[in-house]
Amino acid sequence: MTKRAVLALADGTTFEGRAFGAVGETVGEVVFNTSMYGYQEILTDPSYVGQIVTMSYPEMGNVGTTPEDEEAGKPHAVGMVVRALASQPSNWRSKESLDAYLKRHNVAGIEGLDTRRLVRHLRTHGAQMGVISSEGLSPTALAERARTAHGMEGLDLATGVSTKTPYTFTAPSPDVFTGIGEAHPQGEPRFDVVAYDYGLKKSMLHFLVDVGCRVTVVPSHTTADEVLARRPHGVFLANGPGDPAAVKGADRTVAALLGKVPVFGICLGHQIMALALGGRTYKMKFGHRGGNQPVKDLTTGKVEITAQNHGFAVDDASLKGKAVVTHINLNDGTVEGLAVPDARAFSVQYHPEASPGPHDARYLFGRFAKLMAG
Ligand SMILES: NC(=O)CC[C@H](N)C(=O)O
Repeated sequence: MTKRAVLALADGTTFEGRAFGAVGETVGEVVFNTSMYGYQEILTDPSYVGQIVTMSYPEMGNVGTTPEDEEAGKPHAVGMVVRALASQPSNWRSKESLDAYLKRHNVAGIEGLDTRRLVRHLRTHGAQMGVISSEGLSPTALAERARTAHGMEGLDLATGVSTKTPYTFTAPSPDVFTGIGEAHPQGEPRFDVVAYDYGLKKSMLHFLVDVGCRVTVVPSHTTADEVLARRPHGVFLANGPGDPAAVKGADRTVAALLGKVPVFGICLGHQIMALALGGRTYKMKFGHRGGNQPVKDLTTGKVEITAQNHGFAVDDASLKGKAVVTHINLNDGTVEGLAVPDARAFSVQYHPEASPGPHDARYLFGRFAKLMAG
């Protein structure tokens, strides 16, 4: 029997729908993603720790789930909001329905509400804390719970999801049709790369391997000296959840690496690189999440359609004299990429590994390899 569920926002707005996934209650920042597909990659991206994801595309769950599509072992989003949940998944790769998958991982979902109204509300009033509950509490009581919940600002969530011990990764990106590694890398890896894990997506590692890297993934608190002692050809700064300015010591560590070794940062890694350079980050009104964000490369004039997932951004003015802004978002003019050519360092706010999303920006992994080749 379907159970009634409520989504209550911190500003008092409430929505009624049906529970799916885990029955119970969950608190998180309510955000929206405009991707039409790739819900499993989205849910398992550790950057969603502490967030309830609303999918703006109306039908979800139609291709089920498979362990192959996980970006990090399990769902990291704490809740999911869907207009219509497919009752019967249909795909040859599917091992489990979305409903059963979220139940097994204890993630609460709500479906059957007007997600168009919710997305417009978040765009107008901003992403905010919210509660999904199927435990019968009144919408007003739930809204009060959302209002008093701690928001994203000031939260170091990266340290909690980072690996506890270093490990080496050498698997090329899999061919989804066979599950077998594509023949991308030829022969022995050419570069030893140390990757800081702030909440790493697996596909970033695959794409580094594809351009000839042997990757050693290290915990977020690893010191610059420990990293340099490994004599890497380059250092990679991964994505991750929470407020970049709250990740303990990360800015000082990265500052100590810049200029000594080529550095490539993505998303949280990009934000931390900006902080290391003396720049500033800020919380956006509702962020960028989806697979259709237009980004202009200011060096070539080319426009890429990019995958994104972030709620903080780098303040353009704070980078003056410290770094070159190389990419901007064509929707709102925000910083999407920066470079410090003398230090052989660059970073992007968007996701060249996509997963899910367009692969326009995949060449950036090759650009990193080129930098390391000298
Ligand atoms: N995907 C990411 O790395 C997200 C970075 C950061 N947590 C933000 O929301 O802006």
